[in-house]
Amino acid sequence: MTKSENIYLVGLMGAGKTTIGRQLAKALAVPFYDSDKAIEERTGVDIPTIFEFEGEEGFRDREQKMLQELTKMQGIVLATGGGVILREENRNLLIKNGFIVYLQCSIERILERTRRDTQRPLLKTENPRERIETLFVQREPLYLACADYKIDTGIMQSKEVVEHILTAYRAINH
Ligand SMILES: Nc1ncnc2c1ncn2[C@@H]1O[C@H](COP(=O)(O)OP(=O)(O)OP(=O)(O)O)[C@@H](O)[C@H]1O
Ligand SMILES: O=C(O)C1=C[C@@H](O)[C@@H](O)[C@H](O)C1
Ligand SMILES: [Mg+2]
Repeated sequence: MTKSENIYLVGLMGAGKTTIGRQLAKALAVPFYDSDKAIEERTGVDIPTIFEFEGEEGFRDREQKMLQELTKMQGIVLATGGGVILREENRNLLIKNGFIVYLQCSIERILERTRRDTQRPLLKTENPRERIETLFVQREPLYLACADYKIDTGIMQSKEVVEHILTAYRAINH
């Protein structure tokens, strides 16, 4: 990876952005950033707490500010938050500054992977399946509109996903 290039991972909760991002950065020997983690470090509280006190819009404002900072960096792998593509300015920042990989994943798999998790406030609902279906319908067109490359993470081990992304990334960068 040259200094002016970045890889940005987008996709729904549980699609594997954090897991795959970490492995991808290691393979490329570049720094890895996770937008959710950066927001937690900045505020000193976890994401559910931000949602509790500031609501989703408060969290989105913090997320947008963090993305403005992170997209100024060069030569990084970034795992974005699942909802980062909801704001147009965020989408434009991502498109302008990096190679965007959409980690696609079936609703079934997402439910399996997030079942025991307490860190995803949007899934704290009576019917998580319905919530994920709604998010999927709302967001899939936005992820696709941004993506330079998409890959299904529900049917492969993360190591294999990383290899595919590296191949696609190298093909466009020669
Ligand atoms: N390709 C894969 N195969 C099997 N399990 C996976 C794969 N990718 C991720 N997982 C598992 O799924 C869970 C969710 O993954 P991860 O936290 O990376 O998702 P995320 O996209 O970062 O979610 P969020 O948007 O909520 O931060 C983890 O337990 C992880 O180990
Ligand atoms: O899909 C979403 O809207 C979210 C996903 C997570 O990465 C966090 O950014 C937060 O829980 C919201
Ligand atoms: Mg994550």
